[in-house]
Amino acid sequence: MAPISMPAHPSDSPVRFHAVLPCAGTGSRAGTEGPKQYEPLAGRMLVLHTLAALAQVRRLASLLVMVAPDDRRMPAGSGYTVVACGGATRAQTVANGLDELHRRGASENDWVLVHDAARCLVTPALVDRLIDACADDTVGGLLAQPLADTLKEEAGGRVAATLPRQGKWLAQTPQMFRLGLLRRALAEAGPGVTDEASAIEALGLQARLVQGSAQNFKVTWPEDFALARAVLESRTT
Ligand SMILES: Nc1ccn([C@@H]2O[C@H](COP(=O)(O)OP(=O)(O)OP(=O)(O)O)[C@@H](O)[C@H]2O)c(=O)n1
Ligand SMILES: C[C@](O)(CO)[C@H](O)COP(=O)(O)O
Repeated sequence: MAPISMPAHPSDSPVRFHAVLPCAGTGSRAGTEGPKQYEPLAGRMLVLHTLAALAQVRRLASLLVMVAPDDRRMPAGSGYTVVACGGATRAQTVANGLDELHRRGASENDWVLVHDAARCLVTPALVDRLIDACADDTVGGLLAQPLADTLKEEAGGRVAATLPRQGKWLAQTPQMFRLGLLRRALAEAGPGVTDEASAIEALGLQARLVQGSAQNFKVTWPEDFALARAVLESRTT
């Protein structure tokens, strides 16, 4: 993978694919002492599993990891660049990372794959599936998983309604859009959007849904660590 300082990129050159990793969260739901992305898991820090998977995607030209401004825990490594530009929300962290990518020479037309540091079970094959499905798309898209369970709406701890689950998907990452479009979408959507596709939707565009995997879950709750560990260990045996 090329170093992140990019040479000038003529506008008629082929577009490149970059990955940016929001890694500035506190992991408040995970029940860990520090941010969940630095927890030891199957032999190394959680986020290093995520980076190891992305490092195997041959089409990625660069990989930028956005950490919190006061974060000293993220180890430096070859193949990725760490920038301390995390924001108060995930959307702000991503927007700051995209600005940094732009400053470092990425072109408006380049594709950016935004991937949660906390989704440490992503595989190179899943990322390649997303790129294959979206590289010729006019908008871009995201990995997602069709809902497997019956969907309930709650009111005061009781079921208020059962919602139709047909056509409902759970958004995953990576989510892949052109750098220029995504910067504009996030600037207009503001800090509250919880994924890139929602910002794109707010512009009136429809992101492509690409089948992800149940294994590509986001480590969020205390019990997710054991599950993630089991999956990682199953892959090495
Ligand atoms: N201000 C923030 C908030 C989140 N993230 C990142 O966004 C990803 C997905 O967010 P989530 O799972 O919600 O992580 P946290 O915000 O850390 O967790 P919680 O909501 O439980 O506090 C994570 O890789 C997290 O580090 C980020 O970069 N900047
Ligand atoms: C982007 C995301 O992973 C899609 O499912 C998710 O929305 C990020 O988590 P958060 O809890 O909303 O920060």
